[in-house]
Amino acid sequence: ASPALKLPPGPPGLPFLGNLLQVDPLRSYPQLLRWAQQYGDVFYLRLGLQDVIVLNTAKAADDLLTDRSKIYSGRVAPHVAQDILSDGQRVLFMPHAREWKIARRAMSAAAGPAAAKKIRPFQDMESRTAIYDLMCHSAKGDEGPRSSSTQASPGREVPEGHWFHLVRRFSTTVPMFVNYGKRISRIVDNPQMDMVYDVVGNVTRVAQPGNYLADVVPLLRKLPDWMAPWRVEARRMHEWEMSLFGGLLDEEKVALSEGTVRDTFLNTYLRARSAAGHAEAPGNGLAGDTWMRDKLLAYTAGSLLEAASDTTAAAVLTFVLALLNNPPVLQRAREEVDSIVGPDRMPTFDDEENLPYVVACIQETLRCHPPAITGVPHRADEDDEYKGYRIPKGATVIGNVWAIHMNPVRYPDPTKFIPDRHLGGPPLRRAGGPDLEGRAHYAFGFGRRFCGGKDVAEGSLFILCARLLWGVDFRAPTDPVTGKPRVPDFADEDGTWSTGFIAVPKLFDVQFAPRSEKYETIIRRSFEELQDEWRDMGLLPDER
Ligand code: HEM
Repeated sequence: ASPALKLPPGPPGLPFLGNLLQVDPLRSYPQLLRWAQQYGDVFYLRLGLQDVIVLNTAKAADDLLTDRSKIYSGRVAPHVAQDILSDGQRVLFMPHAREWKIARRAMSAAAGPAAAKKIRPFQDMESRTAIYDLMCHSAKGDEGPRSSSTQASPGREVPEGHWFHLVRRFSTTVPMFVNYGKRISRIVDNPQMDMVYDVVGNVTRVAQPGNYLADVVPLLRKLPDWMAPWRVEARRMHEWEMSLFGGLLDEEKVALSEGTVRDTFLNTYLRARSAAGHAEAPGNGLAGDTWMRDKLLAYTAGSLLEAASDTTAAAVLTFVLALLNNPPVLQRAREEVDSIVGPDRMPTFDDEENLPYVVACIQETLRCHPPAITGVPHRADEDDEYKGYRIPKGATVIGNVWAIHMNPVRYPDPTKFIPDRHLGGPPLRRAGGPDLEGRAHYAFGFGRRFCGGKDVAEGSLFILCARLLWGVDFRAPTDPVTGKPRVPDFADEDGTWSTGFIAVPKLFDVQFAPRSEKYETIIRRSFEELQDEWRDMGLLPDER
């Protein structure tokens, strides 16, 4: 692009700081939406020294992030979070280069569309545990006052007694199995699972723009350690992360040395790497330009674990919140399940194609309040031109998912939860995939960086949500003062939604109960039978 071209329009900023003070780094999407409404397809921001290009329509995002993915698939890595905390090995922040391609290929083999089909039996089993847990939750008196008075530790903002914790267990046990061939069998006392959420919370905080001066002033990176306490601190956090990711890799190596052969990410990878002559490959980056060394491998599995956990949990919680906010939708979804499945058996994956309204409710959940609500920003690796404007090399490029989803042309009445909008079109209309035409939503991102586990995520969401609708009644507790159900308002961004990288509803209480004795019997019996199935698979049975 010619340097004579103008940058896209955008809000005027201050000298040096640019627009820094106009964007709340903890909740940027409302402001990014307002600017999208003002400036249209594309606008420009400067955050300190960083150029930022924001793409606000599906067309603009597709044009650049997908059609020109060759140059729009990098990341602007936050220095402290990637170079120090992650020792350069976190896949989500990696530049569009060789290491990322190798890591990404391995993740696709473990969690891509073909692998997702093989994971379904496990998701089926785990969802039986999860609906049993949810069904029993209120009966044990764990909701309401007790859960809100249970204090969570600073990193554990979800108390163990709360139903959010049950959803987290389900969301995290799936990638645990995919990666390491193990499961989370308890609903309390899961230090490893809690640590996954602590690690996600911590890296999100460290990566937050504005938290470290060294992210924006490269000169500071040259300071010696004694003048750079942030570096010392971030290195310590790296060791802490490695106690999880590296510890899990070590466990897998021990299992392998004892003869355990299983079709899971690390086990398969280590065997193949060994066969290629790299049985031992300590250190960072690649061995022989093709194989991930230990630390990159530990972080790649770890990246998958963290990319899968909070996002899937957020989607399930959002689904419940959306349906409680829209009782007629809940009723219709239930009627669909009742008419197709009936009361004598649980829904299965085979029912999916006959439950279009349930699927549409899930799609609409991801549209109406996507977990990664501002997406994950890409980077322009070359100078480029779009619509006569200059896109500078090195710019952060944001596919403004929230603005795309709130666009009234693409989605009439965009703030309303209307699953019907996903019905009736060609089948693609319902797919959240990377195809350009007729995508239901952009919750899984763009182009070559598109979510590496979309099919696994959709599998988890379908089987849990369908079974919940089928057998478990869920309702908001009655407010003793007003006598009305106490449901957080879906549209109240500050009141209802947490801040940060993943938009999760703040804690809210729900009463769960079996829909009838018949459902209770089926769910209970299924849970009891499951225990032998876990043992047959060599996995830990549920401890309750
Ligand atoms: C509802 C659940 C999920 C949502 C909303 C979601 C969303 C996303 C988004 C927005 C991105 C970034 C895309 C971009 O840069 O344009 C992403 C990346 C990724 N996701 Fe997901 N995801 C979900 C579940 C999962 C699951 C279950 C897995 C694995 C089993 C997974 C694995 C990944 C990986 C590995 C990446 C990194 C891609 C890269 O940087 O190259 N995700 N996801």
